[in-house]
Amino acid sequence: MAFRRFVERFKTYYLRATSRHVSLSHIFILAICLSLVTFVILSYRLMSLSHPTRKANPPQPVIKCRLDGLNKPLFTPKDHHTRASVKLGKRVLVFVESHYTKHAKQIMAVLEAARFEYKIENTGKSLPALTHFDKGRWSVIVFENLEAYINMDNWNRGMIDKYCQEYKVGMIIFVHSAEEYGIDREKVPGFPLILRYNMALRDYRLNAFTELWRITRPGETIPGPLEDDNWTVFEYNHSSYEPISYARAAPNQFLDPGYTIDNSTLVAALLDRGGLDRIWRVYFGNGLSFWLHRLVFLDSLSFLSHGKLSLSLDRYIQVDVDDIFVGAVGTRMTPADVEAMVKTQEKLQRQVEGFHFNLGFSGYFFKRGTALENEGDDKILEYKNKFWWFGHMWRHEQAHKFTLERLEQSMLRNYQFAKEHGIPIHHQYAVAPHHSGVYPVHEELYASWKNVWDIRVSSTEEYPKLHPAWRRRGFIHRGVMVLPRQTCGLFTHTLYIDSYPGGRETLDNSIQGGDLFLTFLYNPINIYMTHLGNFGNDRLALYTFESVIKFVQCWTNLKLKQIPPLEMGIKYFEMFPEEKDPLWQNPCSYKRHIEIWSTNKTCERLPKFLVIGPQKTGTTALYTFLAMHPTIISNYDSSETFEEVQFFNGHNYYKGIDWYMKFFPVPENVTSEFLFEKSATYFDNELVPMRAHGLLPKAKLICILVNPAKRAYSWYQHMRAHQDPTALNYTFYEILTASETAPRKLKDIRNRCLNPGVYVQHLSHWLEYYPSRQLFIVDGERLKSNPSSVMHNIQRFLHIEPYVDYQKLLRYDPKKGFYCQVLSNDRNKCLGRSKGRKYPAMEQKSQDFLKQYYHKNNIALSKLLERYKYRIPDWLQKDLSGQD
Ligand SMILES: Nc1ncnc2c1ncn2[C@@H]1O[C@H](COP(=O)(O)OS(=O)(=O)O)[C@@H](OP(=O)(O)O)[C@H]1O
Repeated sequence: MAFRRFVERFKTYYLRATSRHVSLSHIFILAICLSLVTFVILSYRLMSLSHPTRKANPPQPVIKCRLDGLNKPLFTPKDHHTRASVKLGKRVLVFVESHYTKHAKQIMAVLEAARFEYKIENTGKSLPALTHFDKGRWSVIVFENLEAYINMDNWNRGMIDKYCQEYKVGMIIFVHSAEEYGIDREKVPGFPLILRYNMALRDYRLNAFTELWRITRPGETIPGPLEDDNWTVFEYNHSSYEPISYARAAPNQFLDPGYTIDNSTLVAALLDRGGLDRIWRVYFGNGLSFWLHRLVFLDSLSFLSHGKLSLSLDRYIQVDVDDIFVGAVGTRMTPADVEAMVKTQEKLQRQVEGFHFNLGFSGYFFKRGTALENEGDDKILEYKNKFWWFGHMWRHEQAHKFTLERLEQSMLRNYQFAKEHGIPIHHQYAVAPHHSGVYPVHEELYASWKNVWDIRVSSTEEYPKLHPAWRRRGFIHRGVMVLPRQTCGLFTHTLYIDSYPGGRETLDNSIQGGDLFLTFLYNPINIYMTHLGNFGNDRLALYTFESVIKFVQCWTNLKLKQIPPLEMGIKYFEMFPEEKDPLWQNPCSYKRHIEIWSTNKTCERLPKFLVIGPQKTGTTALYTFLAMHPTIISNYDSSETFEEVQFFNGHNYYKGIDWYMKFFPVPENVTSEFLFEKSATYFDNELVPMRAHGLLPKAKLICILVNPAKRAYSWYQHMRAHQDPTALNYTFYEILTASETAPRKLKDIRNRCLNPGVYVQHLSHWLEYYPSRQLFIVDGERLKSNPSSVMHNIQRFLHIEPYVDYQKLLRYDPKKGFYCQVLSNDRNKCLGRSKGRKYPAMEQKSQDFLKQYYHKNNIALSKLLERYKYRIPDWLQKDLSGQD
């Protein structure tokens, strides 16, 4: 109708226009009409371009596996444990030429992805300690490059070899082709081994009969040429050597034209069974770019470490469909797509024990597609009991944009939708639409999850960061176990294989040994994210998971299974208990995090500098003096710990950064105003440097050092003043000299009294995280005797304006015996009675004990300070020269 009316109007205007009685307004209306028609035609063209017509036959998996149907390993996967592992630490020592070479990075990436602890050492430098008491610290030694091992300084090489022999520790050595043109064959000095360089290889297969195989399932051949043409192959004539893999030569750019290719079997990975010098070695004739070598590398680590570095064979899998019912019209699922999904699920259930697609729904979008897509929605509900479900927000809203009340309303609405349609929702699992609110944490999301759905498990790609994917980890916050979540390469816009970014080959490569395959390999728990559109259209999710699961089962002995999310969460943190504690990072250090962090929150509400302690060194005086500066703003007082927030050291850390930020005002002028806090217990707490650096990597730090003996005594007096029963019951000397057999409370108080004063240890720890230019050290004795000079230096360190002359603000108060704030000509404001206490002088025997106790540490401290070009405090100079 509307169209007909439009044509009639157009006719009239056209006739008028051609009858020459045309007004300007008529021409104007005609122009608008023409533009409208053009716009409609163009939009239609564009829409049809962005939604290619559905194909009758979506792509089918193409993985070919010779061992297809044989759902068990050819050989029982080896458990490499032996008695030798008892004496070994669970760590890898890696020798590299530089941290930045491609090969070094690949080795580190695999070790990190597999969560193996490692240490990187540059060859040519001194060796790290190899043993700790009677234990070997390293369970495998890796050389990025054979040359580095062969040319190692004789003494170091001797030490390493001896270590490997004594502790039965194996080596993994990568052999790279010689770069100089012309060298194509070389003998390895000292070994009956010849290297042939710059080979191109084809038809790669593994030797099924070595003892190496645990994860790797030998039996298949990779047909055709491999990617690189700079492989090294091994030739040998000794029974100690055993091939790990076989290949044939392929044509190579380095060969002269006309050269006939040798058709013999070549060996590109080799096991030395220790028959020559009692050292077991695995040689790789290339780096780790070749996907299969990553499997072989993992199995070599397991084998050579006597099972110390073995990954479990169990892989728990969950495929989330993140947005059921949410999808643009024309891209949603039809009934046929739902049928296909159910069929694939049934197929996968035969390969993956307990497999179910896990559907996250937003009820608002139910039946908002074409007629056929709406039937698809009905079909999903018809099969609702075949799937697992989890609830989203009603309208798929981004959590970080909403208040608690709005989030609860939205979730409740979706909850009711589930009830109305009988959707089973008992898994206590949720993910947040658009990744929002899980990390960086939006506390309101966690609270509403708890209140509405009683959520206990979630997953995110964003912790600690999206990239690199192999560094993603989990954490627990407010009782919700947040697990790392993996990407399978399918996004809301990847609907058709032909338009897959990079083409079909990219997806297939990811499945066949690339990123997706490796994600299965490294992670014992895999939660994948997919979208509604990946199950409609070309059904790329079905294609991808059918293919990758087949590929994984073809090449590995991994056992794939699925368990309910809650069980999976518990399992995850049983495997990785060290991940339970979150490490809060600065949301503003990472663009993606800023985008999913509430616009009401700002990193400007975080301190620019911290006074870190230690306790009883004058931190309150410094805090008070700093707060007198017009552009320095201290935190608000805490109800529990007065002026100290104590966020990074204790249970407060688990309250999250929203809690921390509430202690600071939003600065009126971000550039000129400096927020800060002081918590004297930060200095000697082991976790604080890492945590502080995580959240405040650019912050400046101020610490105060006084003679550690005086500090210990002041602390003891402080404990007595606070009526600590142990401090009241024992003399200072008794506490200092408490032996290991003393009552626990006495030992505790002894440690708390003495440990903070081992300054060198704590400072080194801080300097592992922060560069020394960010740390300022105050001489605590100067702070007492000449505070205005200290404040002068601190202002310079902070680069703060305006400059304040503290000589005018502070005055010595003879009654207090300390400098105090000037209030008027005759009135000062001093710190309270608990600061600058009066107590008897320390007994000589305690002084002697402490002098002796701290002597070595103080020497080390002065060396550390010199190394970092800090001024040596007066008290330390005196102490070391014996004057104190
Ligand atoms: N201006 C001024 N006024 C008062 N006290 C001063 C001042 N400057 C430094 N000091 C010394 O500070 C010691 C208390 O240290 P802290 O404030 O770091 O103690 S606490 O850790 O916060 O409890 C306190 O220790 P005690 O003398 O043992 O009480 C003082 O020696």
